[in-house]
Amino acid sequence: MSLTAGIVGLPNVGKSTLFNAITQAGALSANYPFATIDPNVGIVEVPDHRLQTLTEMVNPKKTVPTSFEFTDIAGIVEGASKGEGLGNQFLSHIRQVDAICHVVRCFEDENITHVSGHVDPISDIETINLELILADLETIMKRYDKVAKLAKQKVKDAQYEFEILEKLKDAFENEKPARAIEFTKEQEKYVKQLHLLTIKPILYVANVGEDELLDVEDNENVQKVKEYAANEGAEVIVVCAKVESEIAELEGEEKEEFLQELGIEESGLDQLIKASYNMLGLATYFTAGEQEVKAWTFRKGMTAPQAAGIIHSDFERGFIRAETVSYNDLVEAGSMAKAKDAGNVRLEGKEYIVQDGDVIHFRFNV
Ligand SMILES: Nc1ncnc2c1ncn2[C@@H]1O[C@H](COP(=O)(O)OP(=O)(O)OP(=O)(O)O)[C@@H](O)[C@H]1O
Repeated sequence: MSLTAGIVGLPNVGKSTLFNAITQAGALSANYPFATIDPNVGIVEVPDHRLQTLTEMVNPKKTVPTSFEFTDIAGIVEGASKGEGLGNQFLSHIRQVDAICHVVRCFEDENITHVSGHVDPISDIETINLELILADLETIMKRYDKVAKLAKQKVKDAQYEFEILEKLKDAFENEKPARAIEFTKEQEKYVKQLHLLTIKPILYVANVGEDELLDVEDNENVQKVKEYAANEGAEVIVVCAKVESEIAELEGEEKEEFLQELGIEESGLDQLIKASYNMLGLATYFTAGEQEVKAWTFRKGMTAPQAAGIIHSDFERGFIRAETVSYNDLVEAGSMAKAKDAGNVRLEGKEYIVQDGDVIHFRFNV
């Protein structure tokens, strides 16, 4: 399932440092040897403690985590929507990603120039968001006048379309993103095909200084970003990109020890991966056999045959049933055989909606 989150931010806020941590982490994991082939794409493992537990239970030859993709998007400057700087290229890159991770500078360092002269996270966020809103306004205005004319002539579909465009125009003119508007399910379908930038889910990455990592609650800049994000219903991850690049060079026990020394439980990068995964409505199911225990990414809401199709199209085409046990039930039982005895392994059919943490054995026939 290759959905990707794009990393954006003003110049000099720490994007490259964070992206390097991502590629470094990806390069370390044996499962993705080609992770750094495309210089703008970094592939990382999705951290999931359940995989470890299943491995201990099943003792397979191989354990394979699922992965997630980040795309590095070149710096934006004010005026991008008018094609300034690398503006047009920037916007077209954002158009191709499924979600946005917006890096915001919260660290103070006199030696590192800030584009507007001083650290001001909200002004930084607004600068980028405004460029995206202006680009979206331009997109809808290409249709607006034509649709308005047809709506006046009482053409039925045009009236429907006009109502939506009017809502969007109003929001954009008030500097609000499309994601802040509530649409009906039917309207959502129409909005989707407009390919707007501000409809994409977003999360903010507050990049703090190394010394500030431990008391982020007292960090004024971080609090400002949190307040701003809360108004949008968006999430904030606090990282120190510089430290992340050091953590990314470590694995296993070494990494655990370093995190302990820093006094943090989970690396910022791991938090970012999980949050990005959730933001895209992704979840994980597992297959667990003697050969291999493997995590698979699926989109929440997928039926069992659709989820089976992620492994192989034959699994979907010839789907018979999904022998399913939830991760919690399996762990409680202690083994697949015991879970079966306890009646916790269900035979699910074509209509079954796969749940996060399901451990599944697909039966199929082609
Ligand atoms: N959390 C941090 N604390 C201190 N310094 C940092 C932090 N994050 C990044 N830096 C430093 O800030 C400078 C700019 O970082 P970086 O090159 O990653 O920014 P960028 O957003 O990629 O910039 P550009 O878009 O111009 O390429 C670098 O010198 C980097 O080491």
